[in-house]
Amino acid sequence: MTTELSSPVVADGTGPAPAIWTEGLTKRYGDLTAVDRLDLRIEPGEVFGLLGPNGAGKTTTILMLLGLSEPTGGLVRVAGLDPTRQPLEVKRRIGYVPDSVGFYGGMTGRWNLRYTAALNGLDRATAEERIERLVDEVGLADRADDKVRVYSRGMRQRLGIADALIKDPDVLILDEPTIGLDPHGADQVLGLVRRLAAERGVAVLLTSHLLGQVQAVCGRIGIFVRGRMVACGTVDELAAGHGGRLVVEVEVAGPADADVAALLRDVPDVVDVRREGTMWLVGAQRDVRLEIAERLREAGVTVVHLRRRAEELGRIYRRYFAVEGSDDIDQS
Ligand SMILES: Nc1ncnc2c1ncn2[C@@H]1O[C@H](COP(=O)(O)OP(=O)(O)OP(=O)(O)O)[C@@H](O)[C@H]1O
Repeated sequence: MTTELSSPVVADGTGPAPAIWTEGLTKRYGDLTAVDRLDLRIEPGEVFGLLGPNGAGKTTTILMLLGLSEPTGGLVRVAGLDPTRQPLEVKRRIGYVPDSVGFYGGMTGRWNLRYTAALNGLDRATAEERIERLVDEVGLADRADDKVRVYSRGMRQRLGIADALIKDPDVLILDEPTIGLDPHGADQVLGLVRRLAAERGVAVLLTSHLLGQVQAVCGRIGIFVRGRMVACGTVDELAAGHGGRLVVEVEVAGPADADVAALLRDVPDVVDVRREGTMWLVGAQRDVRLEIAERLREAGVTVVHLRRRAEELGRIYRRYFAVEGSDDIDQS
């Protein structure tokens, strides 16, 4: 593999390096291409979701980012560093949370964090200060002195995130972070991920096969099928990219003589308007909620419900998969 830097942002030092950057990243196992010419760029503070079914190549990608698997071809940089040549430095900059985090169950959460801090060479005062802040941040302040074996799966997962953050990384990688969690536990973990990215500027890469969760937390999404990223962008961009459209639900409470259909059709980029029970369903090429609200308000129409249909990523996903030929994915 070539090690020459071709990313101008990294090479000339004029701007902040992307948190994660790959170009043509490829991994082959014999005849099988597990990751096929992956181009990826994730900025600090971004939450990026890698979405794909079992065997798509998500874990292989993570292993290459972590410097645990050598690429067959292409380039990879994490925080401006080459994981193949600088694996130790890269590991210091990445917090990694595997799908099942191993802790010493007979020891407390706080003890486990101290252990990780010591492994990372943190001095005691820094470690204690960080642990105090982190247990609070992940919502475990009142349980940090309980033994980990009595923790729920969600608590373990949040302890895993605290554990990954001990070294104050630039990049956080989470492999299936909500697997096995109930909806409340999943919400807590995803809310935490969102906050970390927004408040600390950490770049987050998470893998998942849970569409709804990816949609809820990720600014951009990459759809991975058989080693190839077949699409990448915001939910809106993905919807538009395959000739798709967004659907906005609108419900109004009068006046009775208002021609709501005509008002809705008049909004730019609206493609079609139809009725479903008491609701209007507005198909559009982009998110037109704001314009709809304004247009209806100006016409004196009272809006009682205005929402984007939540399952749209599922439909987008199925469209990409109809092309690629697989639909082993969970809608939750
Ligand atoms: N060490 C290996 N040797 C040979 N083939 C491998 C190896 N590791 C992974 N593969 C293959 O590479 C492909 C991608 O696997 P990978 O584990 O990256 O997928 P994934 O998207 O993470 O799936 P999952 O959701 O099941 O973890 C699969 O076909 C897998 O069998």
